Amino acid sequence: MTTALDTLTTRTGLALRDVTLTYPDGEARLTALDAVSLDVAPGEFTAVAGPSGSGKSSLLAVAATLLRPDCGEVLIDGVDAGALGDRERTALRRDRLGIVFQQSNLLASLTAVEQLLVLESVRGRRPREARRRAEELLASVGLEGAKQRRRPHQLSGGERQRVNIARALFGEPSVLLVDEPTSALDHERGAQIVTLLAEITRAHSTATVMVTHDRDLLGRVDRVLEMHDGRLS
Ligand SMILES: Nc1ncnc2c1ncn2[C@@H]1O[C@H](COP(=O)(O)OP(=O)(O)OP(=O)(O)O)[C@@H](O)[C@H]1O
Repeated sequence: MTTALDTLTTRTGLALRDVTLTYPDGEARLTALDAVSLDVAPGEFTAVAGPSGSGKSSLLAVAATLLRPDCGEVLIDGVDAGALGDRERTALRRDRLGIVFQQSNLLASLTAVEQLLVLESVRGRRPREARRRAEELLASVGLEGAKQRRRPHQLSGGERQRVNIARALFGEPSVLLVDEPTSALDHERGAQIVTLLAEITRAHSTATVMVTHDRDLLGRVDRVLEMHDGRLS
C-alpha cells in the first residue's frame, strides 16, 4: 500500500496552524495552547521563550506529535500528522523528527556510540555503515575517540547532551525539537550547546525549535518567539 509518507520527498519543515490544546482541570479544562500558529523553515533556528507554565513544553509535545491537539493542524514536511493513523504517525516521527529532551535520557549501560546504534534495528542500515555514521555524528558534535566508547556516567553533563543531540540527528530529521537543552549546564557549556545547535541547523538544514527560559542564550538563534498563557507572539 502506498501512503502519504512513502511519496514524501520535499522538506518544508514544521507548521502549526491554529493549534489549541487543553488539559482536564477538575470540572473544567485548562487551555495550554491557544490558537497557536508557527512556521519554521528548513535551516531556520527558532527559540520559544516564556515563563514557567506558559505552554512551551506543550507546544513541543504537540509539534513532536506526542500529544494530539484539540483542534488545529500540525504539518511535518507538509504532512498533516492529525490525518495519519497511529502507525503512520509513529513512522513520521521516526523518519522526520529529532527530539532532544530536557534531561539526557540515555541508557546507563550503553556507550555513546551504542546509544545511536540502538536505534538502528528500526532503520535497516548495514551495521558497519551505521557504526561509521554514528561515529561521524558524535565527532561532529565534539565527541571523539575514546569518549565515544564511554557510558553516560563517564561523561560530563554537556557531553551527555551532545550524545543526545547526535542521537536525535541519527535519523536525518527534517525537524529538530529541543526542550531546555541547557537546564543542567553552566552558562558557558549552555552557550556551547546553543552554538552547536545553530551550526547543526545550518549543516543539516533542520527546522529547529528550541524551548528555553534562559534569555542569555538567545544570541545565536534566528528568531525568538514569546509564549504567554498559551499564546505565541
Ligand atoms: N498533563 C497535564 N495535565 C494538566 N495540566 C497540565 C499538564 N501538563 C501541563 N499542564 C498545564 O498546562 C500549562 C502549560 O504547561 P507547560 O508544561 O506546557 O508549560 P511550560 O512553559 O513548558 O512550563 P515550564 O517552563 O515550567 O516547563 C501549565 O498551566 C501546566 O500546569
